[in-house]
Amino acid sequence: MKNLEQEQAEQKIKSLREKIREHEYNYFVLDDPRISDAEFDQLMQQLIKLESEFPSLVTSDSPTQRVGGEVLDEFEKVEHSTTMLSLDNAFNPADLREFDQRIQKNLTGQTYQYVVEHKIDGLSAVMRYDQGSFQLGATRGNGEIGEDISKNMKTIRSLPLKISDQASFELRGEIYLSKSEFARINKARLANDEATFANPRNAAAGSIRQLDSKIAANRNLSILVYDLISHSEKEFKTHLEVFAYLKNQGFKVNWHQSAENIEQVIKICQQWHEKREELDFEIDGLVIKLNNLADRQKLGATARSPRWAIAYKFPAQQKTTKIKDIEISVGRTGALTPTAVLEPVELAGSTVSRATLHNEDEIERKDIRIGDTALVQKAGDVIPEVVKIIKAERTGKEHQFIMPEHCPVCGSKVIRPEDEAVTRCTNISCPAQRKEGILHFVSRNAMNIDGIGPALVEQLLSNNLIEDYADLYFLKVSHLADLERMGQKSSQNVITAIKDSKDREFFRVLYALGIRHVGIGAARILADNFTSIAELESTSVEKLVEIAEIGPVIAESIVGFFQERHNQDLICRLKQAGIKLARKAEQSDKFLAGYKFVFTGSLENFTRSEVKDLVEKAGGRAVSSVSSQTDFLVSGKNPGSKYKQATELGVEILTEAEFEKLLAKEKTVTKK
Ligand SMILES: NC(=O)c1ccc[n+]([C@@H]2O[C@H](COP(=O)([O-])OP(=O)(O)OC[C@H]3O[C@@H](n4cnc5c(N)ncnc54)[C@H](O)[C@@H]3O)[C@@H](O)[C@H]2O)c1
Ligand SMILES: [Zn+2]
Repeated sequence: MKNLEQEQAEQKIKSLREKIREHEYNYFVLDDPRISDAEFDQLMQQLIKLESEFPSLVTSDSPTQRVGGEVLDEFEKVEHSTTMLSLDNAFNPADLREFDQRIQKNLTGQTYQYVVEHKIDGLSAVMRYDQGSFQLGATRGNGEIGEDISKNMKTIRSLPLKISDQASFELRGEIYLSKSEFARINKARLANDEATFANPRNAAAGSIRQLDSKIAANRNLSILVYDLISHSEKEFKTHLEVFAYLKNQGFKVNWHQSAENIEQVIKICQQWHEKREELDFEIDGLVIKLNNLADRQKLGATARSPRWAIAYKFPAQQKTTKIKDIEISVGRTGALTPTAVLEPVELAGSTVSRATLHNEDEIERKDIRIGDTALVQKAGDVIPEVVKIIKAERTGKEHQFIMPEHCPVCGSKVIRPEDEAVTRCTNISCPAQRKEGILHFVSRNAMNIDGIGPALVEQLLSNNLIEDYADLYFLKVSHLADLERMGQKSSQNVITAIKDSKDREFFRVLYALGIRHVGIGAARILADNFTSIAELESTSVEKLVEIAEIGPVIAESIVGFFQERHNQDLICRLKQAGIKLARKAEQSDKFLAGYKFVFTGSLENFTRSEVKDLVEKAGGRAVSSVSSQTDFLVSGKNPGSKYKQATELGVEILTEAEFEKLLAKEKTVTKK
């Protein structure tokens, strides 16, 4: 029995190792992964678990016993003075607590402190300095031997080439690409019919290993440093001291925060789940390190990773899955949007079974076929999308998608204007468009009418109870109660919800109308600049584009909307129904009314969406750029260029603490 188990384990271990080695090659050598990092980590965890159950099967060449990666022949080889290791992973608070238990056991009776840092999704590099100048830069390679990338590293503007310290020392950091550079590079590659990079890490690795350093220079790489390996003259006691020294020498140091215990660490990890979206670079987790350097010595390392540090990984945002079908949905503007129907996968904490494919061009550019295996991504609030197709997984059974010539809902002919990427249904009374328009009207950010979903809207339309959203306000309980699945009680609730929506804020009403290109942001701006629909109706394109945030496309769309007879009739009926089509008089608790806020840097206690809500609740506005109209700049840690602009324009600058006082009305405001 035991033997059989052992035999099965041996087989499984063998196949896992083969798979892992192949994926490591695709990832580290080709910079072209075929599975997501999360899926790779899972394979590794399976192997670790099996090997710990059957320790006799562990071999020194197992991927669990060494650092993944290889050295390319194209570069000079560099022998590392200290092995460059990988990091152990934690995926949840329990893993972190277990890590802490191990530390506690090793440092019996001692107190200790942690430092938490961003885990930047880039590639690690080691740098040597001597006599005040940059001497050498190298990749991690296989941990023992790396590649000399000094020439390319010199193109990184944030890396100082001259410093004041004349001693000889070695440090480590992460080379990475900002999100904006990553997007720019992938866009250019798509346009040139080149394969896109799956993530900023692969793009950074591909860029730093260019033989032509002009290419590397064009990629605008950055670097953040986080460790000192050796120093010929100085002795440091803690990691925090090291950071202070590196910062003082002009290095861009990684974000870090100290924590007294593991519960504090867990709290910091949870805060960054949400806040990660605000950074202009990708982090795939946080790294937790012991602060005391002598303690690190005491703990040492395994063949693969130090015992004094761990990487906490965020839930996966990317995974591979099958595209079962491509369906068309018709939106409220008549746009036909192709949507991939996926084999369901767990992504960023929810199950994803559909991904938008945007339009026909996108499908062609990415060469997406029905039956393909795809890397899909869901980041933050954005709709899931297909990052790339794994062409190596094709079997030949995949088939091309063809855009239909007729609207799948109403059967009318569809058109695709020559200079547009979008195909549209030509029927203005297409039921799909009407349905989507009504669903938009009742949605949370618009009129926020509870209890009206797709099924009910469909019933209302097909029973001729309504034709558009204005008709909702003329419905009676008796109309609804007769419908299938609608009792007296739920009908009453729906009617009450409709009635309650009559005094929504003006900007929500503007947004609800469904004017093309007017999203919630533009609606807020319009509501700030116009007091009523009547005023907006009589404005011109010229007047509208005078507003800084309104461009010609939005302006044309607004004016066009109000010229349409059908829309004039809609507004008329909304008015009859008693909807407030104007701004409300300012209320007294809106103590920040008229004040404009800009935020910069990272805040300790709030996310960006929280501060925006708080300011707006008090009647103020949070805007994205500094101008002479700005009243306050709230500056967190590591403020950006906005800080300088604000100083130049004489805008009042608040710290996070001062901002909190302002909200608590412990600090008074006076308009400039
Ligand atoms: N998708 C695939 O097919 C595939 C294949 C192989 C590896 N991978 C991925 O590559 C990674 C494994 O590589 P790894 O060995 O580099 O391990 P790792 O990414 O789990 O952790 C170690 C690395 O973290 C980086 N790092 C970032 N911020 C840091 C900080 N503040 N302090 C210290 N280090 C920091 C360093 O580059 C370091 O080498 C995993 O994320 C894995 O999922 C994916
Ligand atoms: Zn149609």
